[in-house]
Amino acid sequence: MRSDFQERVEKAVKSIRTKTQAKPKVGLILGSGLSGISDQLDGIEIPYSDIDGFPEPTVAGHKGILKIGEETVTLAGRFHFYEGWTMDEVVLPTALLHGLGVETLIVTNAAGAVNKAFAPGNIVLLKDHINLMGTNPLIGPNDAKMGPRFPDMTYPYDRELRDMVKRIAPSLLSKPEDLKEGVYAAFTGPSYETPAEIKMCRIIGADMVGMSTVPEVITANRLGMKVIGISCATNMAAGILDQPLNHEEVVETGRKVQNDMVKLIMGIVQELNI
Ligand SMILES: O=P(O)(O)O[C@@H]1C[C@H](O)[C@@H](CO)O1
Ligand code: HPA
Repeated sequence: MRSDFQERVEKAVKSIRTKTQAKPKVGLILGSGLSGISDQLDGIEIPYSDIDGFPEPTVAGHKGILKIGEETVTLAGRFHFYEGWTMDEVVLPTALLHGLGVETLIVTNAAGAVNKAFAPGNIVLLKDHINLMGTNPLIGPNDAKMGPRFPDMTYPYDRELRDMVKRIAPSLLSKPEDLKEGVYAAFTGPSYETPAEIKMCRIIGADMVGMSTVPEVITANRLGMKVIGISCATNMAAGILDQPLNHEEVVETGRKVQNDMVKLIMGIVQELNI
């Protein structure tokens, strides 16, 4: 992180504060094809172009709108490392949520299923992750105000919150068996993985593979936020089926799963706000 990162976060928080004083405790970052989830949540919409220092997403399925209400603040659109953003930019939304007072981060993504027992359309609650991005958002000078130099990552996805999600999910999902639990491995992308890389992922214990989330979760842990991670399995990872992968399919499957994701997320938000 650059030494002016905190300043950048404060400027972004200030832009939001000119429009609302709401202090929701739950923040959401929405993955590819999942932007529509924010339509179901209350709040005012602020385009990223109105947030000081915020870039514009360049990837299809990422709208670039922040929606903030009394219960939730949602970022429909994330910044990926492969778009050419710096790691500071990749984790700026996470730090902004923290700056707005968020205590629990729900991070969602579209991802490929490495675990052959999973299927496209499954909703996968993350229990851990493997960072294969070859970098870390915390590299750089350490600002002690933002957290420790060496943050603990033993419980990256909060255990009690995972138990809560598993308790409420069966009554919320159209097919309760669609909920799985697993480990997410992150590459930088933007090329999808090769079949050999997916075989390696399976050997090292990954169930899902994607190109995001891990920098956000590292940053959230460092800032002391609790994290719930949810992947939408949009496709079987490379080489499992004898067919190529494409982003259109990813976005399309994400959209199909949105209804169930909305129900699950509304249920989680309700539990968190009790
Ligand atoms: O933002 P997420 O992680 O949901 O997006 C996934 C990873 C790539 O950005 C893209 C590949 O299809 O979807
Ligand atoms: O198979 C995948 N690999 C990496 N990222 C992804 N995002 C959706 N599907 C995938």
